[in-house]
Amino acid sequence: MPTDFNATRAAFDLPEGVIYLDGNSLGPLPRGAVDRLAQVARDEWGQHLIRAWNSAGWMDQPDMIGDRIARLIGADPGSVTVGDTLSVKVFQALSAALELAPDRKIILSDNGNFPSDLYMAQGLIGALDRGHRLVTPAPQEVEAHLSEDVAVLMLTEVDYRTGRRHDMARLTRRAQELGIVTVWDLAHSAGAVDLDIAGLGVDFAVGCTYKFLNGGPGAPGFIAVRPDLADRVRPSLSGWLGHEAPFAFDQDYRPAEGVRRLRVGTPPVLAMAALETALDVWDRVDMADLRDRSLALSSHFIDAVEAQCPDVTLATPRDPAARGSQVSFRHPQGYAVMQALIAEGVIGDFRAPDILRFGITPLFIDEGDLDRAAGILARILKDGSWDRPEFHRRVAVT
Ligand SMILES: Cc1ncc(COP(=O)(O)O)c(C=O)c1O
Ligand SMILES: Nc1c(O)cccc1C(=O)C[C@H](N)C(=O)O
Repeated sequence: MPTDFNATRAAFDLPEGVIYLDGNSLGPLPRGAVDRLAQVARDEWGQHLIRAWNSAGWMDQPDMIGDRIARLIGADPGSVTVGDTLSVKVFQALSAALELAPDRKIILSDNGNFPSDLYMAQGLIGALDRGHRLVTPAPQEVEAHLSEDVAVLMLTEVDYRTGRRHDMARLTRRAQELGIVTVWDLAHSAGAVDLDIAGLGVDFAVGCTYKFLNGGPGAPGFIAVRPDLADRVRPSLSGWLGHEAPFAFDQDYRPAEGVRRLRVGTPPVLAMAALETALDVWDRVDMADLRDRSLALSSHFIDAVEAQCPDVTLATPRDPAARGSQVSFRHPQGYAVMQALIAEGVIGDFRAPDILRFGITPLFIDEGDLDRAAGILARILKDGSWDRPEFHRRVAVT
Protein backbone atom coordinates (compact mmCIF):
# COMPACT_ATOMS: atom_id res chain seq x y z
CA MET A 1 0.00 0.00 0.00
CA PRO A 2 1.40 3.44 -0.86
CA THR A 3 2.28 5.61 2.12
CA ASP A 4 -0.53 7.96 3.17
CA PHE A 5 1.29 11.24 3.88
CA ASN A 6 -1.95 12.93 4.95
CA ALA A 7 -2.25 10.34 7.69
CA THR A 8 1.35 10.78 8.82
CA ARG A 9 0.85 14.55 8.92
CA ALA A 10 -2.17 14.10 11.17
CA ALA A 11 -0.02 12.06 13.55
CA PHE A 12 1.99 15.12 14.66
CA ASP A 13 1.06 17.96 16.94
CA LEU A 14 2.48 21.15 15.47
CA PRO A 15 1.74 24.61 16.86
CA GLU A 16 -0.86 26.63 14.95
CA GLY A 17 0.69 29.06 12.48
CA VAL A 18 4.11 27.41 12.42
CA ILE A 19 5.76 26.03 9.28
CA TYR A 20 8.27 23.63 10.73
CA LEU A 21 11.33 23.17 8.54
CA ASP A 22 13.69 22.02 11.28
CA GLY A 23 12.65 18.39 11.63
CA ASN A 24 16.18 17.57 10.44
CA SER A 25 17.45 18.85 13.81
CA LEU A 26 14.61 18.08 16.23
CA GLY A 27 11.53 16.27 14.95
CA PRO A 28 8.09 17.39 16.18
CA LEU A 29 5.91 15.80 18.85
CA PRO A 30 3.99 12.71 17.75
CA ARG A 31 0.40 13.00 19.03
CA GLY A 32 0.65 9.70 20.86
CA ALA A 33 3.79 10.61 22.77
CA VAL A 34 2.30 12.59 25.66
CA ASP A 35 -0.18 9.86 26.59
CA ARG A 36 2.45 7.15 26.18
CA LEU A 37 4.92 9.03 28.37
CA ALA A 38 2.21 9.55 31.00
CA GLN A 39 1.23 5.88 30.87
CA VAL A 40 4.80 4.63 31.21
CA ALA A 41 5.45 7.03 34.07
CA ARG A 42 2.16 6.42 35.89
CA ASP A 43 1.55 2.73 35.30
CA GLU A 44 4.90 1.14 34.58
CA TRP A 45 7.21 3.26 36.72
CA GLY A 46 4.59 4.32 39.27
CA GLN A 47 2.85 0.99 39.84
CA HIS A 48 5.28 -1.69 38.75
CA LEU A 49 8.33 0.05 40.16
CA ILE A 50 11.49 -2.02 39.68
CA ARG A 51 9.43 -5.01 38.55
CA ALA A 52 8.78 -3.12 35.30
CA TRP A 53 12.24 -4.06 33.98
CA ASN A 54 10.68 -7.49 33.49
CA SER A 55 6.93 -6.91 33.41
CA ALA A 56 7.02 -3.97 30.99
CA GLY A 57 9.95 -5.35 28.99
CA TRP A 58 12.14 -2.32 29.66
CA MET A 59 15.37 -4.32 29.50
CA ASP A 60 14.69 -5.71 26.02
CA GLN A 61 13.49 -2.45 24.53
CA PRO A 62 16.86 -1.24 23.15
CA ASP A 63 16.99 -4.29 20.90
CA MET A 64 13.27 -4.27 20.03
CA ILE A 65 13.49 -0.61 19.04
CA GLY A 66 16.73 -1.43 17.22
CA ASP A 67 14.81 -3.91 15.06
CA ARG A 68 12.24 -1.26 14.15
CA ILE A 69 15.01 1.14 13.16
CA ALA A 70 16.73 -1.66 11.21
CA ARG A 71 13.94 -1.70 8.64
CA LEU A 72 14.27 2.05 8.12
CA ILE A 73 17.99 1.87 7.39
CA GLY A 74 17.98 -1.43 5.50
CA ALA A 75 19.85 -3.30 8.23
CA ASP A 76 19.37 -6.95 9.14
CA PRO A 77 17.04 -7.74 12.05
CA GLY A 78 19.04 -8.24 15.23
CA SER A 79 21.89 -6.00 14.07
CA VAL A 80 20.84 -2.68 15.67
CA THR A 81 20.57 -1.52 19.27
CA VAL A 82 19.83 1.86 20.85
CA GLY A 83 21.16 3.80 23.82
CA ASP A 84 23.49 6.63 24.79
CA THR A 85 24.12 9.64 22.58
CA LEU A 86 25.20 9.52 18.97
CA SER A 87 28.62 10.89 19.95
CA VAL A 88 29.10 7.85 22.21
CA LYS A 89 27.94 5.52 19.43
CA VAL A 90 30.50 7.12 17.07
CA PHE A 91 33.23 6.48 19.64
CA GLN A 92 32.19 2.85 20.06
CA ALA A 93 31.98 2.17 16.34
CA LEU A 94 35.29 3.86 15.58
CA SER A 95 37.20 2.13 18.37
CA ALA A 96 35.78 -1.27 17.35
CA ALA A 97 36.65 -0.53 13.72
CA LEU A 98 40.25 0.39 14.57
CA GLU A 99 40.65 -2.88 16.48
CA LEU A 100 39.70 -4.71 13.29
CA ALA A 101 42.53 -3.04 11.34
CA PRO A 102 45.36 -3.08 13.89
CA ASP A 103 48.21 -2.49 11.42
CA ARG A 104 46.81 0.64 9.78
CA LYS A 105 46.94 4.13 11.24
CA ILE A 106 44.72 6.43 9.19
CA ILE A 107 41.13 7.38 9.97
CA LEU A 108 39.72 8.97 6.83
CA SER A 109 36.80 11.36 7.20
CA ASP A 110 36.01 14.72 5.61
CA ASN A 111 36.14 18.37 6.58
CA GLY A 112 32.36 18.71 6.30
CA ASN A 113 31.69 16.06 8.91
CA PHE A 114 29.81 17.08 12.03
CA PRO A 115 32.41 18.30 14.55
CA SER A 116 31.42 15.84 17.27
CA ASP A 117 32.43 12.92 15.04
CA LEU A 118 35.83 14.52 14.45
CA TYR A 119 36.21 15.41 18.14
CA MET A 120 35.42 11.82 19.10
CA ALA A 121 38.07 10.56 16.68
CA GLN A 122 40.59 13.04 18.10
CA GLY A 123 39.77 11.93 21.67
CA LEU A 124 40.07 8.26 20.79
CA ILE A 125 43.38 8.80 18.98
CA GLY A 126 44.72 10.50 22.13
CA ALA A 127 43.46 7.75 24.43
CA LEU A 128 44.89 4.95 22.27
CA ASP A 129 48.21 6.75 21.77
CA ARG A 130 49.20 4.32 19.01
CA GLY A 131 50.05 6.80 16.28
CA HIS A 132 46.67 7.05 14.54
CA ARG A 133 46.01 10.04 12.31
CA LEU A 134 42.75 11.71 11.31
CA VAL A 135 42.71 12.83 7.66
CA THR A 136 39.92 15.19 6.55
CA PRO A 137 39.94 16.21 2.89
CA ALA A 138 37.01 18.02 1.27
CA PRO A 139 34.01 15.67 0.85
CA GLN A 140 34.45 15.35 -2.90
CA GLU A 141 38.15 14.42 -2.41
CA VAL A 142 37.50 11.46 -0.09
CA GLU A 143 37.56 8.78 -2.77
CA ALA A 144 41.01 9.88 -3.95
CA HIS A 145 42.33 9.42 -0.38
CA LEU A 146 41.27 5.77 -0.10
CA SER A 147 44.30 3.49 0.05
CA GLU A 148 45.65 0.42 1.79
CA ASP A 149 47.05 2.71 4.51
CA VAL A 150 43.55 3.67 5.65
CA ALA A 151 42.22 1.72 8.62
CA VAL A 152 38.73 3.21 8.83
CA LEU A 153 36.54 5.29 6.55
CA MET A 154 34.31 7.31 8.90
CA LEU A 155 31.81 9.50 7.10
CA THR A 156 28.47 11.16 7.70
CA GLU A 157 26.45 10.23 4.64
CA VAL A 158 24.54 13.52 4.39
CA ASP A 159 26.42 16.74 5.15
CA TYR A 160 24.67 18.60 7.99
CA ARG A 161 25.27 22.00 6.39
CA THR A 162 24.88 21.53 2.65
CA GLY A 163 22.77 18.37 2.52
CA ARG A 164 25.29 16.88 0.06
CA ARG A 165 25.04 13.11 0.04
CA HIS A 166 28.09 10.91 -0.34
CA ASP A 167 27.85 8.02 -2.78
CA MET A 168 27.69 5.46 -0.01
CA ALA A 169 27.48 2.44 -2.32
CA ARG A 170 30.53 3.46 -4.34
CA LEU A 171 32.69 4.48 -1.35
CA THR A 172 31.77 1.38 0.63
CA ARG A 173 32.59 -0.89 -2.31
CA ARG A 174 35.93 0.86 -2.88
CA ALA A 175 36.74 0.65 0.85
CA GLN A 176 35.97 -3.06 0.87
CA GLU A 177 38.32 -3.65 -2.09
CA LEU A 178 41.10 -1.96 -0.10
CA GLY A 179 40.40 -3.74 3.21
CA ILE A 180 39.14 -0.57 4.92
CA VAL A 181 36.57 -0.84 7.72
CA THR A 182 33.53 1.43 7.18
CA VAL A 183 31.70 3.53 9.76
CA TRP A 184 28.75 5.52 8.40
CA ASP A 185 27.00 8.18 10.48
CA LEU A 186 23.35 8.20 9.42
CA ALA A 187 22.28 11.17 11.60
CA HIS A 188 20.93 13.03 8.56
CA SER A 189 19.95 9.89 6.64
CA ALA A 190 17.79 7.77 8.95
CA GLY A 191 14.21 8.72 8.18
CA ALA A 192 15.45 11.02 5.40
CA VAL A 193 16.59 8.74 2.59
CA ASP A 194 16.19 5.10 1.59
CA LEU A 195 19.11 3.01 2.76
CA ASP A 196 20.35 -0.54 2.34
CA ILE A 197 23.27 -0.92 4.71
CA ALA A 198 22.96 -4.72 4.78
CA GLY A 199 22.99 -4.93 0.99
CA LEU A 200 26.08 -2.72 0.83
CA GLY A 201 27.86 -4.70 3.54
CA VAL A 202 28.48 -1.62 5.71
CA ASP A 203 30.52 -2.62 8.77
CA PHE A 204 29.21 -0.10 11.32
CA ALA A 205 26.43 2.46 11.11
CA VAL A 206 25.37 4.91 13.79
CA GLY A 207 22.75 7.61 14.02
CA CYS A 208 20.39 9.56 16.22
CA THR A 209 16.64 9.29 16.64
CA TYR A 210 15.67 12.86 17.54
CA LYS A 211 15.99 14.33 14.02
CA PHE A 212 14.01 12.86 11.09
CA LEU A 213 12.90 9.90 13.22
CA ASN A 214 11.05 12.30 15.60
CA GLY A 215 11.99 10.49 18.83
CA GLY A 216 12.12 13.69 20.93
CA PRO A 217 14.84 15.78 22.56
CA GLY A 218 17.55 13.55 24.00
CA ALA A 219 16.18 10.41 22.29
CA PRO A 220 18.87 7.70 22.21
CA GLY A 221 21.40 7.03 19.47
CA PHE A 222 21.60 3.76 17.57
CA ILE A 223 24.41 1.52 16.39
CA ALA A 224 24.35 -1.23 13.78
CA VAL A 225 27.06 -3.78 13.16
CA ARG A 226 27.37 -6.19 10.25
CA PRO A 227 26.02 -9.46 11.65
CA ASP A 228 28.98 -11.62 10.63
CA LEU A 229 31.33 -9.10 12.24
CA ALA A 230 29.48 -8.58 15.49
CA ASP A 231 31.05 -11.40 17.45
CA ARG A 232 34.55 -10.20 16.51
CA VAL A 233 33.91 -6.74 17.96
CA ARG A 234 35.83 -5.90 21.12
CA PRO A 235 33.83 -3.16 22.85
CA SER A 236 35.90 -0.34 24.31
CA LEU A 237 33.01 0.93 26.40
CA SER A 238 32.53 -2.40 28.12
CA GLY A 239 29.58 -1.56 30.35
CA TRP A 240 27.69 -4.16 32.30
CA LEU A 241 24.66 -4.28 30.00
CA GLY A 242 26.91 -5.31 27.12
CA HIS A 243 28.08 -8.24 29.24
CA GLU A 244 27.05 -11.78 28.38
CA ALA A 245 25.40 -12.19 31.79
CA PRO A 246 24.93 -8.80 33.49
CA PHE A 247 23.10 -10.23 36.48
CA ALA A 248 25.82 -12.76 37.20
CA PHE A 249 27.81 -9.73 38.39
CA ASP A 250 31.11 -11.33 37.40
CA GLN A 251 34.33 -9.43 37.99
CA ASP A 252 35.50 -9.88 34.41
CA TYR A 253 33.96 -8.64 31.21
CA ARG A 254 32.72 -11.13 28.67
CA PRO A 255 30.90 -9.55 25.73
CA ALA A 256 27.31 -10.51 24.97
CA GLU A 257 26.52 -12.11 21.65
CA GLY A 258 26.07 -9.91 18.59
CA VAL A 259 25.11 -6.26 18.71
CA ARG A 260 24.02 -6.55 22.35
CA ARG A 261 27.68 -6.14 23.27
CA LEU A 262 27.41 -2.54 22.07
CA ARG A 263 24.92 -1.72 24.79
CA VAL A 264 26.61 0.11 27.65
CA GLY A 265 24.42 0.93 30.65
CA THR A 266 20.84 1.47 31.76
CA PRO A 267 18.42 2.16 28.90
CA PRO A 268 16.65 5.56 28.88
CA VAL A 269 13.16 4.18 29.47
CA LEU A 270 11.14 7.41 29.22
CA ALA A 271 12.99 8.57 26.13
CA MET A 272 12.42 5.19 24.51
CA ALA A 273 8.69 5.45 25.25
CA ALA A 274 8.47 8.68 23.26
CA LEU A 275 10.57 7.17 20.48
CA GLU A 276 8.23 4.19 20.24
CA THR A 277 5.30 6.48 19.42
CA ALA A 278 7.35 8.04 16.63
CA LEU A 279 8.20 4.59 15.30
CA ASP A 280 4.48 3.75 15.27
CA VAL A 281 4.18 6.43 12.59
CA TRP A 282 7.26 5.13 10.74
CA ASP A 283 5.77 1.63 10.71
CA ARG A 284 3.27 2.98 8.14
CA VAL A 285 5.94 4.47 5.86
CA ASP A 286 7.52 2.85 2.84
CA MET A 287 11.05 4.24 2.49
CA ALA A 288 11.00 4.33 -1.32
CA ASP A 289 7.80 6.45 -1.14
CA LEU A 290 9.48 8.68 1.42
CA ARG A 291 12.50 9.27 -0.80
CA ASP A 292 10.32 10.07 -3.83
CA ARG A 293 8.24 12.53 -1.85
CA SER A 294 11.30 14.10 -0.23
CA LEU A 295 12.94 14.75 -3.60
CA ALA A 296 9.74 16.12 -5.11
CA LEU A 297 9.25 18.50 -2.15
CA SER A 298 12.91 19.54 -2.18
CA SER A 299 12.81 20.41 -5.90
CA HIS A 300 9.56 22.27 -5.36
CA PHE A 301 11.13 24.38 -2.61
CA ILE A 302 14.33 25.06 -4.58
CA ASP A 303 12.26 26.24 -7.55
CA ALA A 304 9.98 28.42 -5.40
CA VAL A 305 12.89 30.10 -3.58
CA GLU A 306 15.03 30.60 -6.67
CA ALA A 307 12.11 32.13 -8.56
CA GLN A 308 11.54 34.76 -5.86
CA CYS A 309 14.78 35.27 -3.93
CA PRO A 310 17.69 36.42 -6.13
CA ASP A 311 19.77 37.27 -3.01
CA VAL A 312 20.31 33.65 -1.93
CA THR A 313 22.39 30.95 -3.59
CA LEU A 314 21.72 27.26 -3.44
CA ALA A 315 24.23 25.36 -1.28
CA THR A 316 22.62 21.94 -1.78
CA PRO A 317 23.49 19.87 -4.87
CA ARG A 318 21.06 20.31 -7.74
CA ASP A 319 21.36 16.65 -8.65
CA PRO A 320 18.60 14.95 -6.64
CA ALA A 321 20.66 11.77 -6.25
CA ALA A 322 23.39 13.81 -4.53
CA ARG A 323 21.26 15.30 -1.77
CA GLY A 324 19.68 14.14 1.45
CA SER A 325 16.42 15.63 2.71
CA GLN A 326 17.30 19.23 3.43
CA VAL A 327 17.70 22.32 1.30
CA SER A 328 20.29 24.95 2.21
CA PHE A 329 20.86 28.41 0.81
CA ARG A 330 23.67 30.85 1.42
CA HIS A 331 23.12 34.48 2.33
CA PRO A 332 25.85 36.73 3.80
CA GLN A 333 23.46 37.75 6.60
CA GLY A 334 22.00 34.27 6.97
CA TYR A 335 21.79 34.43 10.76
CA ALA A 336 19.61 37.55 10.86
CA VAL A 337 17.50 36.36 7.93
CA MET A 338 16.77 33.10 9.73
CA GLN A 339 15.84 34.89 12.96
CA ALA A 340 13.43 37.07 10.99
CA LEU A 341 11.92 33.99 9.36
CA ILE A 342 11.50 32.29 12.73
CA ALA A 343 9.75 35.43 14.06
CA GLU A 344 7.28 34.96 11.17
CA GLY A 345 6.62 31.32 12.13
CA VAL A 346 8.88 29.71 9.53
CA ILE A 347 11.27 27.63 11.61
CA GLY A 348 14.47 26.52 9.91
CA ASP A 349 17.96 27.05 11.27
CA PHE A 350 21.28 28.71 10.60
CA ARG A 351 24.68 27.08 10.34
CA ALA A 352 27.82 29.19 10.27
CA PRO A 353 29.12 30.91 8.34
CA ASP A 354 26.19 31.74 6.05
CA ILE A 355 23.80 28.81 5.67
CA LEU A 356 20.01 28.96 5.91
CA ARG A 357 19.01 25.33 6.44
CA PHE A 358 15.55 23.89 5.80
CA GLY A 359 14.61 20.30 6.65
CA ILE A 360 12.31 18.66 4.13
CA THR A 361 10.25 16.16 6.10
CA PRO A 362 7.45 14.53 4.05
CA LEU A 363 5.79 13.05 7.12
CA PHE A 364 4.39 16.43 8.11
CA ILE A 365 5.09 19.11 5.48
CA ASP A 366 3.64 19.59 2.00
CA GLU A 367 3.88 21.89 -1.03
CA GLY A 368 1.55 24.46 0.54
CA ASP A 369 3.86 24.86 3.55
CA LEU A 370 6.87 25.25 1.27
CA ASP A 371 5.14 27.81 -0.96
CA ARG A 372 4.19 29.88 2.08
CA ALA A 373 7.72 29.61 3.51
CA ALA A 374 9.30 30.67 0.19
CA GLY A 375 6.87 33.61 -0.05
CA ILE A 376 7.70 34.83 3.45
CA LEU A 377 11.44 34.49 2.78
CA ALA A 378 11.06 36.49 -0.43
CA ARG A 379 9.14 39.24 1.38
CA ILE A 380 11.67 39.47 4.23
CA LEU A 381 14.58 39.70 1.79
CA LYS A 382 12.83 42.27 -0.39
CA ASP A 383 11.63 44.65 2.33
CA GLY A 384 14.84 44.30 4.38
CA SER A 385 12.86 43.58 7.56
CA TRP A 386 15.52 41.02 8.60
CA ASP A 387 17.93 43.90 9.27
CA ARG A 388 16.73 44.80 12.77
CA PRO A 389 18.94 44.73 15.88
CA GLU A 390 16.91 41.95 17.52
CA PHE A 391 17.57 39.61 14.59
CA HIS A 392 21.34 40.12 14.81
CA ARG A 393 21.44 39.22 18.53
CA ARG A 394 22.92 35.74 18.94
CA VAL A 395 21.02 33.06 20.85
CA ALA A 396 22.94 30.30 22.63
CA VAL A 397 21.56 27.28 20.78
CA THR A 398 21.02 27.59 17.05
C1 LIG B 1 26.34 13.89 12.04
C2 LIG B 1 26.21 14.08 13.50
N1 LIG B 1 27.00 13.38 14.33
C3 LIG B 1 26.94 13.54 15.66
C4 LIG B 1 26.02 14.39 16.25
C5 LIG B 1 26.01 14.52 17.73
O1 LIG B 1 24.92 13.85 18.28
P1 LIG B 1 24.68 13.78 19.84
O2 LIG B 1 24.54 15.18 20.34
O3 LIG B 1 23.40 13.00 19.97
O4 LIG B 1 25.81 13.07 20.46
C6 LIG B 1 25.15 15.13 15.42
C7 LIG B 1 24.13 16.07 15.94
O5 LIG B 1 24.20 16.71 16.91
C8 LIG B 1 25.26 14.97 14.02
O6 LIG B 1 24.49 15.67 13.19
N1 LIG C 1 21.53 17.69 18.98
C1 LIG C 1 21.26 19.02 19.02
C2 LIG C 1 21.03 19.66 20.23
O1 LIG C 1 21.09 18.90 21.37
C3 LIG C 1 20.75 21.03 20.30
C4 LIG C 1 20.70 21.74 19.11
C5 LIG C 1 20.94 21.15 17.91
C6 LIG C 1 21.26 19.80 17.87
C7 LIG C 1 21.61 19.13 16.62
O2 LIG C 1 21.17 18.05 16.40
C8 LIG C 1 22.52 19.77 15.71
C9 LIG C 1 22.62 18.94 14.48
N2 LIG C 1 23.42 17.75 14.64
C10 LIG C 1 23.03 19.66 13.24
O3 LIG C 1 22.96 19.06 12.20
O4 LIG C 1 23.37 20.82 13.27
